[in-house]
Amino acid sequence: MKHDPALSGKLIDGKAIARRLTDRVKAEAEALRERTGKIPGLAVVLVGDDPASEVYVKNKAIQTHRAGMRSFMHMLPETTSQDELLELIERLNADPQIHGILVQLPLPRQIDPILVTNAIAPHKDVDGLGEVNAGRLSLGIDGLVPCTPLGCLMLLKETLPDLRGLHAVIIGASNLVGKPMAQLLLKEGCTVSVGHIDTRDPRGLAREGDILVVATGKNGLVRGDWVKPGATVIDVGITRIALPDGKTRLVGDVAFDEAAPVAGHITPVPGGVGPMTIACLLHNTLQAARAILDHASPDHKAS
Ligand SMILES: NC(=O)C1=CN([C@@H]2O[C@H](COP(=O)(O)OP(=O)(O)OC[C@H]3O[C@@H](n4cnc5c(N)ncnc54)[C@H](OP(=O)(O)O)[C@@H]3O)[C@@H](O)[C@H]2O)C=CC1
Ligand SMILES: Nc1nc(=O)c2c([nH]1)NC[C@@H]1CN(c3ccc(C(=O)N[C@@H](CCC(=O)O)C(=O)O)cc3)C=[N+]21
Ligand SMILES: [Mg+2]
Repeated sequence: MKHDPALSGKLIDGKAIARRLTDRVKAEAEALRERTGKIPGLAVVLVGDDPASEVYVKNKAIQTHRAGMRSFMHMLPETTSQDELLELIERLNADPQIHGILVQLPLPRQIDPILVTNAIAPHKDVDGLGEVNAGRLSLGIDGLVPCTPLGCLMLLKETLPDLRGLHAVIIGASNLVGKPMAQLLLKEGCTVSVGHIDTRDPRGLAREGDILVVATGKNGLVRGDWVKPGATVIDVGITRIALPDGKTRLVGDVAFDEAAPVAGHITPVPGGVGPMTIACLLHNTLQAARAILDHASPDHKAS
């Protein structure tokens, strides 16, 4: 169905758009290296084994290398204590080779995700989840913007000539995706609605969206009759499902075969939001490295 020629004009090609962004980041990372002699470094921390996080880790390592950056992986056991994780973050905050730090979510239940994301130095918080960057986003001040919503916004801007005045409906209200997505679309002039688990009529709400962004982690939640005809649909969900032949496949939160004929434009899974998240992470790591290396101020001097 995804390769149906009737749908090909509707598909938003996240993979191609991400490749263009990554190529720009690579060129700028090279220029930074010529100016400063330093290579942007990204530290990624994964505690335990969330399946969506494993997909992210694998693709991130490949793309980080492609963009001419260094990646430092820290894989910790499921039983890691909060104090152990906080100690690691302190070391990464102090390490001059590291310009960006990302802690993969969700974390095991013994660890408070807010405490952990707030422990990352704000100028290294490339996922933009700490209170400083989240606060800046909500106040409309420049800062590090969460990678997935930033990538979704780039896809929307590539697809639609003008976002102003459109009704954007977001299903899912997490700190990682739904809430920062709402802030970004509000800043773009959309009228924004956010649905979540307690929303009484999520289908009725979704059907009002000129833009529909779905980030719930419930595969196939959004059926064809949840989509306003002609709407632009952005599917953030990533679930790995087992097939009868023993292989696995990635699926989103939108029932693609039903939604695609109704939508004006739609992202596939895979090949939609996922590659954009990674490209935006590299973009944010470059921004963070530049802020540290180009205009090092006493509180975040590199070495
Ligand atoms: N492609 C990519 O780059 C990325 C993909 N993901 C994927 O996106 C999905 C969402 O991630 P994340 O935001 O972290 O997940 P969370 O579990 O943190 O949040 C899910 C949100 O969806 C809401 N929700 C859950 N079920 C329903 C429902 N039936 N109807 C309406 N709302 C519902 C929850 O409501 P409530 O708040 O009330 O519980 C919550 O707000 C996951 O599949 C994740 O793997 C995440 C990040 C990046
Ligand atoms: N702090 C934090 N930030 C995140 O952004 C974050 C996280 N934690 N935890 C896990 C989720 C999941 N996530 C993905 C990113 C890219 C792909 C990705 O590359 N997807 C490819 C997969 C291609 C393939 O391998 O088949 C695609 O959709 O085309 C998937 C999933 C980021 N997340
Ligand atoms: Mg939840």
